[in-house]
Formats: sequence, structure tokens, C-alpha cells
Amino acid sequence: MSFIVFKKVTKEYLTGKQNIKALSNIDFCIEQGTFTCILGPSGSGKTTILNLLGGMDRATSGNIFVDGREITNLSDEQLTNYRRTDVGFVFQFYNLIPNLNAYENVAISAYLSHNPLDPKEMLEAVGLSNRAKNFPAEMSGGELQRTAIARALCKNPKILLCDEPTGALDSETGKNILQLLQDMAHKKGKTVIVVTHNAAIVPAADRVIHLKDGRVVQIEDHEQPIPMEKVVW
Ligand SMILES: Nc1ncnc2c1ncn2[C@@H]1O[C@H](COP(=O)(O)OP(=O)(O)OP(=O)(O)O)[C@@H](O)[C@H]1O
Repeated sequence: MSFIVFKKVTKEYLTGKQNIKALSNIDFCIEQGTFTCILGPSGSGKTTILNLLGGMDRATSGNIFVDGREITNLSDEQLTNYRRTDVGFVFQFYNLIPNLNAYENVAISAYLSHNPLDPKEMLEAVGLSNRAKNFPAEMSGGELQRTAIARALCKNPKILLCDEPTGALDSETGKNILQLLQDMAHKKGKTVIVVTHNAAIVPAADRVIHLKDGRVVQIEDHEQPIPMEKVVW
């Protein structure tokens, strides 16, 4: 069985009298230690997939498995635990706490995990050892995103979910961040999933899941993904 499996997953939102089908009967799988890109136009269901996979929301029907465990079956308490310990999140606007320095922002997530990694080592892994004492207001966008990635990794999560992680960055800084995420998958064995509008990174992904109108329209695999530095933005 693959590390992540979506089996006939549907997600509907009931707003007033209207029923919105954000995902319609979708199937895909993702292997451990790979870099996967979920690509599609606005409203195609990308964030909905991250929310279901991250345990922030529940599917209307279908089954989702992570590391052999069905997360669609979990109780609320089990789902909270899963979200805390198994999933690292990276967002477009970093979501760092302004009055904590970089080290403290990373260390705080260690408290949430049963099996955390050393915050100092995580800052080192993202190339920010020399910025540990800086506050968010004193760092560049790229440094803020590196801090957010260190924070996510500090929980020692099984999967790293990234929602438009380069959306607020210039192209060069964005490429560096994506390179870091690709390295986390290929060199550290993390299962990294990036949701984006940006088709430029497609050749650098191991697998690309193309969405349209809540359906998977294509799954593209690359035997030899290119390094991020070779991506033409
Ligand atoms: N909480 C919600 N209540 C009602 N409808 C929702 C909710 N969340 C998402 N939707 C709808 O579900 C569909 C898929 O939304 P989703 O946010 O997953 O798309 P997306 O591909 O991530 O879009 P974007 O690229 O603009 O972020 C859209 O039609 C959206 O309006």
C-alpha cells in the first residue's frame, strides 16, 4: 500500500441551500519520501485536499489512509493527535508569532509533538543558525519561510503539507525554498506535498496531481525530477 491513499474521496460543503462539491470521488496515492505537487486553477479543490490530509476537515465519503492507518475513521481526539504529531504545515504567509524570535517560534512546535526534533538542529537544517535570535520583523520573506519550515519539521512529522509556500516570495527566493522542500523529501525522507498555481515547478516534482473542478484530471510521474535550480520560473 502507498504511504498516502485517497480512495473515492468526496467533500461537499453545504452553504445555505446550496451544496458545493469541492472534491468528487477522487483517487490518488503518494509514496513516502517523495515531492508531490498538487496543481490546478482557483477553486479546483487543492486546499480541500490539504485540509482533509491534515486532519483539519473530514471527507463526506471515501477513505484516506496515511502510513497504513485510515484517518477517515478516527475519533475527534485521535484526529487532533494525528494533526499535532504526524503533520507539519507550511503556509503562504508563514504564520510566525511576532513576539517570539526564530528559535522560539521553532521550539514552540516541539511542545506539541510526542517525538520532537531539536529546534537548534532544525534551524541549522534550513540554513538559519545565525538568525536564531532574530524576531520575524527582522527577517526577509525567505528567512521567514525557512523558519516556518524549521517549525514544521521540528514536530518530526510524517508528512509536510505546504499551501502556496512561495506565493509571497520573489522567484529566486521561491526557488531556494522549493529546493529546500525537495531536499527534505529526497535527502531526509519526508513526504512533501505542495499545493500551487505555479506550473513552473512541475518538472521538479516526483508526482504531479492535476485537479480541475474537484476532479483529478491527470497524474504525471517523473522518474528523474530536475533540481529546483533548473526550473524556469
Ligand atoms: N468552508 C467552505 N464552505 C463552502 N465552500 C467551500 C469551503 N471551502 C472551500 N469551498 C469551495 O470548495 C471549492 C474548492 O475550494 P478550494 O479552496 O479547495 O480550492 P483551491 O483549488 O484551493 O482554490 P485556490 O487556489 O483559490 O485557493 C471552491 O468552490 C470553494 O468555494
